[in-house]
Amino acid sequence: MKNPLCCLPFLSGLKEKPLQPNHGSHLPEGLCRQFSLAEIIAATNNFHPHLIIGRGDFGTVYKGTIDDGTVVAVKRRHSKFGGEEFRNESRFLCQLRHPLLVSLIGFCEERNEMILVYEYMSRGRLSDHLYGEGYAPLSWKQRLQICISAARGLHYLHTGTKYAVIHGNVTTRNILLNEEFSCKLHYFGISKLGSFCTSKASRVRRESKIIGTIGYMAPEYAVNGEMTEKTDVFAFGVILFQVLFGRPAEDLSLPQDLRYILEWAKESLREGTIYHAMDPYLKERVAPGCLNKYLEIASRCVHHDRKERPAMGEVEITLELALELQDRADAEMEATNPSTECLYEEALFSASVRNFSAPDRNFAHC
Ligand SMILES: Nc1ncnc2c1ncn2[C@@H]1O[C@H](COP(=O)(O)OP(=O)(O)OP(=O)(O)O)[C@@H](O)[C@H]1O
Repeated sequence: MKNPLCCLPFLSGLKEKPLQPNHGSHLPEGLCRQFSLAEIIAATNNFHPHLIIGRGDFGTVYKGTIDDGTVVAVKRRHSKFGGEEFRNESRFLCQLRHPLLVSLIGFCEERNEMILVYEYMSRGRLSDHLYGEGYAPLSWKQRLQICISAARGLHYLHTGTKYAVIHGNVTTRNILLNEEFSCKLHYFGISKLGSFCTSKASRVRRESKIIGTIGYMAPEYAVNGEMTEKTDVFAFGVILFQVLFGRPAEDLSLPQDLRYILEWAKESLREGTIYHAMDPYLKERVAPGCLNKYLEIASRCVHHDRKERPAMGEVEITLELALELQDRADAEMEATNPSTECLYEEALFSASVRNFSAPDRNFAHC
């Protein structure tokens, strides 16, 4: 079966009757609002340049207003490419409803236009807050909360629907933040359906060329296109290091041996220089017990053998424990020194580095 999404519905909440195709649309009827182009033009003041939020690989995103004043993000495909990604995204998102996923409000396909309308996430991408210019640093607890929510969102995708959903492009660019700095998962352009949720782990092979983001690809995916829930876990492990180090997964400005974050992580764990690698803003602010737990789970997520990587549920629970350890240490510190900021001395860490995966540098730009 080339495209398993054709056999919708796959979500547990939906009634199991065959869905009829919507006239003029690739989406099943009744799952998603269909906007007319006139409505989109009205919402974006005719795609006014002042309303552009940003540009991605396949589309330009505008801030828009619909109906009774609801603010939305409107993504307009800006080239002849990306049609398959737009379709895949809308097929998945119109059936997935969860507080930790950016909601798809509707779509528009008219006169060669392909447009998706999303819930508006006012603070944009996590990547910008970690290493973009001009952003105030996120506190360690904010970072932990974001990681916990993102892990929970992925856990839902892997286990909460009738068929597992493999996100396939888990990156800091695809985690968006709202006004309260709560995060949601974004972008389902290359997602795949996995196996029936009660059966064993999914195994999907990408038949065409490998699509993904350099620096986040699990070795088995980069080598032979094998996608499982554990490829998402691997990418999430990369994110955990990014959150701690405050740097991109691939940084071309660095020397070759430090270009990929996992090489940097491995090196700094082996040499005991983790504090040197950390985002300078976080130095002394992370309690050693919390950091140890965090490094332990991050290291397990990027294990080269996918069977050794934890499931997202375990990742979520371990991160919650890390947050608890931080809270406890802060409370103890505050009790002894009520008037000063909680600052911690450097400690040694035991996180295993032996089984870190080789970075996907050999597959860069494939
Ligand atoms: N729902 C949304 N609410 C607010 N801003 C959004 C929303 N979706 C996207 N954006 C913003 O629009 C810009 C482009 O996002 P988009 O997802 O299209 O591309 P991207 O993040 O560059 O990734 P890619 O390279 O995968 O296309 C980003 O700055 C992003 O923060």
